[in-house]
This record gives sequence, C-alpha cells and structure tokens, in this order.
Amino acid sequence: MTAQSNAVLQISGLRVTAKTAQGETPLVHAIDLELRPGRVLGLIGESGCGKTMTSMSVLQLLDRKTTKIEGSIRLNGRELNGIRSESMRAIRGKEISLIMQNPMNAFNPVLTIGSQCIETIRTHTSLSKKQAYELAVSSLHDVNLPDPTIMKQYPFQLSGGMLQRIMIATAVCLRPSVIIADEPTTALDADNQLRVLRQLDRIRSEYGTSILLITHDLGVIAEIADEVAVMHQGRIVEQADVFRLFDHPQHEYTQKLLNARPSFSIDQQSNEIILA
Ligand SMILES: Nc1ncnc2c1ncn2[C@@H]1O[C@H](COP(=O)(O)OP(=O)(O)OP(=O)(O)O)[C@@H](O)[C@H]1O
Ligand code: NI
Repeated sequence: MTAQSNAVLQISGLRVTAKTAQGETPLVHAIDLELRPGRVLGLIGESGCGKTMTSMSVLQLLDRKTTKIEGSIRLNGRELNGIRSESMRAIRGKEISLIMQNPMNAFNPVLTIGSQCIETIRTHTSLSKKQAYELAVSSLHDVNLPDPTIMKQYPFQLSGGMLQRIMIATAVCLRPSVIIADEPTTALDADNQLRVLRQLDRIRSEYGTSILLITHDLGVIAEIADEVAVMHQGRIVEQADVFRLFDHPQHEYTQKLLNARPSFSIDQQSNEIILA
C-alpha cells in the first residue's frame, strides 16, 4: 500500500531541463514540495534559482519544444505532468490559479476589466453573463474594490496596486484549491504590498485556499507563510516551518539569506516574526 498524503499539491522529483542548440541544461533538479490544505508555502531563493520555472511547470505553461519536465505534479491526486493541454486549460483558473508579478501584463489593454473577468468566469462555468457579472463584482468587493464602475474601466486607467487586486479577485473567484503567487508584491509600493498580502491571507483563511507563494523577500515570508522551502541553484536546500527556519536555519545558504536581513525577532506572545 502506498502512503496517503493529504497534500493538495504534491510535487515529487520535478526536473526541468532547457533544450537548447548546445544541448540540455538542467534548471530544476528533482525537487519535492508538498502544499497542504489551507496553508501558505513560501518558496524563496535568489534570482535565477528556478522558482518561476517551478511554477510554470506546475501550471504546464512551459513550451514542451524547448523545455522538458520530468517527475510528478499531483493536484488533488491528479497527475498534471504530461496532461493534455485541453484538460489543463480546464483546470487552470478553476482548480489552480496563477497570480503573476506584473499585473499590467496579465490584462488585455484593449478590453475592460469587466469583460475580462466575465470571460474568465464563463470559460469555466455555465453561468450567464449576468451571473458572471455579479460574481465578478462580488469578487472585486472581496479585495476591497467595492465600486462596480471599475468593471467599465480599462487596465491603463487603474493603478498597479488595483490591477494586482483585480488579478487576485479573478484568480480566486472560482475558488481554486491552489493559488500560485509568483512575486505578487514585487512590483508594488510598500502600502500595496501589505494590502495584497493581507488579502491573500484572508482568502486562505476564508476559503481554505492553499497558496504557493514565490518570493525573494524574507519580509513577505515572515508576513504570511506557514512553511518555507529554500531554493538554491535549482534545488530545495531546506524546507521547514517558518518559525523553525528563522530560529534554526540549517543550510548555509538559508543562514546567508537571514544574515542579509538587518534583524528580526519572534514575538512569542503574538507568534509573529517582526523584521527590523
Ligand atoms: N525559457 C527558458 N529557456 C531556458 N532557460 C530559461 C528559460 N527561462 C528561464 N531560464 C533560465 O532558468 C533559470 C531559472 O529561471 P527562473 O525564471 O525560474 O528563476 P527565478 O528563481 O524565478 O528568478 P527571479 O527571482 O529572477 O524571478 C535561469 O538561469 C534562467 O536564465
Ligand atoms: Ni521568477
């Protein structure tokens, strides 16, 4: 009998290799990650270590002509690696959603926010236009954008922080069990960063959504992650509970990451990590 795991997303032995004219270059080396229900798993590591390649492989968004994905990616028990692209299109946005770094790129500049949200909803459901409109408006309300006239606006009329919240609203409106957020706050100013993190945290607690949060920022990790996986040169070098990681970093690279921060302390009473 095989061991049963309650993971929503289980990545085992994931390898990503770039196929170039010069030959094959390994980018991600047989990593294992497990995302449990309602948890936030932070994936942290330096630029170029393979975080985005990992998230793109999970979503099966890499071009199979130029990249090879090996290993297993199970979403609610179903294998995603090698799945037909049609089946994956039905899963993406419904069972697993992506929130990207640059909100501007996520929207079509010539369509209103409303038509894009409604289109996303109707691709995955049999809701009428009116029902989809109502769901979109209530999702925007959820991310503190209560004014429905936003539906009539075009992406360029809105700030980066607002677009990021709209992207979150769109990503969560169909209640996916997993959200992958790849540097969701990097392009935002400090106020909006905090706002977006709070919203992700609220979505997690309200809907039990599991979040794989990709970042190079320990502050983001301290804010909302339950567990952390540290990635270095295409490998996971350490995975631990967030408090344990801050308290007792095991790997040399994790220690370097922590030392690069000015200082931090753990408030025993509120159980929060405070960064200076
Ligand atoms: N399409 C591609 N083909 C080949 N190599 C690629 C491709 N995209 C990225 N790479 C390489 O893969 C490695 C991992 O890149 P990746 O984008 O996953 O890093 P990252 O950890 O997300 O970095 P960042 O924090 O800068 O976003 C890098 O060396 C990058 O140059
Ligand atoms: Ni990246």
